[in-house]
Amino acid sequence: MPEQAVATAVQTTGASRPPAVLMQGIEKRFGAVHANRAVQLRVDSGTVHGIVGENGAGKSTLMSILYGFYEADAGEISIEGVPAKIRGSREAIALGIGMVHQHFMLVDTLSALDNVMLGAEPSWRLAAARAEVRAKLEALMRETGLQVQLDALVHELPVGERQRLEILKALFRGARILILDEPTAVLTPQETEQLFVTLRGLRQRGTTILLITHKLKEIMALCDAVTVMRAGQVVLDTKIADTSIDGLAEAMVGRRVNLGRSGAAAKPGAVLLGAQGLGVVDSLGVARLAEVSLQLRAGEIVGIAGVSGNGQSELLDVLSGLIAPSSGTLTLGGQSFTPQRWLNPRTARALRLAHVPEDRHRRAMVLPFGAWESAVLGHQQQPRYSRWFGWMRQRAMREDTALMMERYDVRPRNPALRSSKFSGGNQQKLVLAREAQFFATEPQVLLVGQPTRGVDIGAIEFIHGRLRAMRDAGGAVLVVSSELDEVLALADRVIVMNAGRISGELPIEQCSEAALGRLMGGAQ
Ligand SMILES: Nc1ncnc2c1ncn2[C@@H]1O[C@H](COP(=O)(O)OP(=O)(O)OP(=O)(O)O)[C@@H](O)[C@H]1O
Repeated sequence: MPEQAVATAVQTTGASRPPAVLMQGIEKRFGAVHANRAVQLRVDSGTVHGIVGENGAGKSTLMSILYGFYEADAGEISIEGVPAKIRGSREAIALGIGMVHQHFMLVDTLSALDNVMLGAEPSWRLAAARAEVRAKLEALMRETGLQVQLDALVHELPVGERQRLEILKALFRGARILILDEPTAVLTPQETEQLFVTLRGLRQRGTTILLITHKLKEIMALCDAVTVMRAGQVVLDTKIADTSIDGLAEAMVGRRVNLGRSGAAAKPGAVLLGAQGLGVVDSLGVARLAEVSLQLRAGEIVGIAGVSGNGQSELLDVLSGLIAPSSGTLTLGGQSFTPQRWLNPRTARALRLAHVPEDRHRRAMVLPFGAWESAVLGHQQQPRYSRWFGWMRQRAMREDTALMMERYDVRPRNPALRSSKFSGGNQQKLVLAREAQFFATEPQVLLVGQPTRGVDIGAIEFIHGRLRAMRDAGGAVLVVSSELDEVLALADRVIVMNAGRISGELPIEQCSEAALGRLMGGAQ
């Protein structure tokens, strides 16, 4: 019987199908870093399989090997029961494997349709194939519910729609096995819900899904089985029914983790930052921020809750001096600022305001730089680092970076490694270490956007502890987070934003998910 017929016979008789993915004895080293050690992964066909682990545990490396982006140093892979050598993404695609990366691989200036066609068709066929591809995509959209405006340019699409396009593209190329790397990190709660509906639908159609995420709630809600990695190895492989959030957390970190509230209540003191009537109008004349007034006091953490895109990013940009508002005033360190003469990041630093931006790749570090350069970014003018005529004291920078890495448990502890080579969570720890180290000299104001996006739960516990310590040392901390759980765990009072305005403010004792949810939806 031909192979195809055997496979069909096995499926229709319901006999056990070979696993969609079987990886055995996978080894991968990057210099001194042993990123994957004797990894074994078995993913049953037509299931959603979670992969979790601390930052740097080796999850992305393993998936990159499966997608042919890296070659394993040793080990075997079989796809749907057939041994495979996957030497590049083309071979992966030919085997029915698709991957949606954390940072999308789309061309912003092309339409959604052209992005799907790119690389999939020989160029001479482009014009002729257009109508055919469009028809196929429309059918696929109807079948899967993955709605995308095919003629819109990618940069015009909201993040959730770009992600749908990536999934659609993978399915169009015949993916039966879909790898999703932290798909919900950039999504709003509504988009996340919608994605889950889609993924459940795909599973129903027989697609196998591999899901990397730090959100254990999502693993419990969506997956059939989960593999936990630690330090390059698999430490737990279990059906979802046989585990719990606490069980997974403990397997990941090797100890119990507490992500709830802890420590004493805040004792707010003097106002360290005051903003009055802030407004931002974008280049199209749309008001992004309107009449926002707030005060940050010494010794408190203020949380900003809201669905992403409701003015939180603009608020952080204005308060940190990255952009000037169209209206409003700001008082900081005894100085007043107006739109005509607004704060700039350099003055902000001189007035002891530290800022951990939301978008760490674009704003917080320079990816091709060594970690030691990213770790002093913005502070390179300090006498400790600069000599005459702009010469840098590299030794001091490297030594300080090593200390920051030690204190914030940044792995690997290598100041010379390029910033881009660190896993996402470790990049975040490095940025926070930089801002905190500078902050520790004289606590004032710390603005943090999405403090733990892409960060593992052990590190979340650690980062939350550091933010509380800064508050207890007399700092005023503003935390903007799209994770309600995070706001509830950290804040002493919560300001809710909707459509660029403050829709309400509650002390933490009065915050329930329902009350915040109402304000996030715009109720006053
Ligand atoms: N191209 C590379 N060169 C050098 N080291 C690398 C490279 N890619 C990954 N690493 C290292 O390999 C280890 C595993 O990284 P990997 O990205 O697989 O972790 P991860 O579990 O996906 O982490 P995160 O949850 O933070 O994304 C880390 O120590 C990382 O710094």
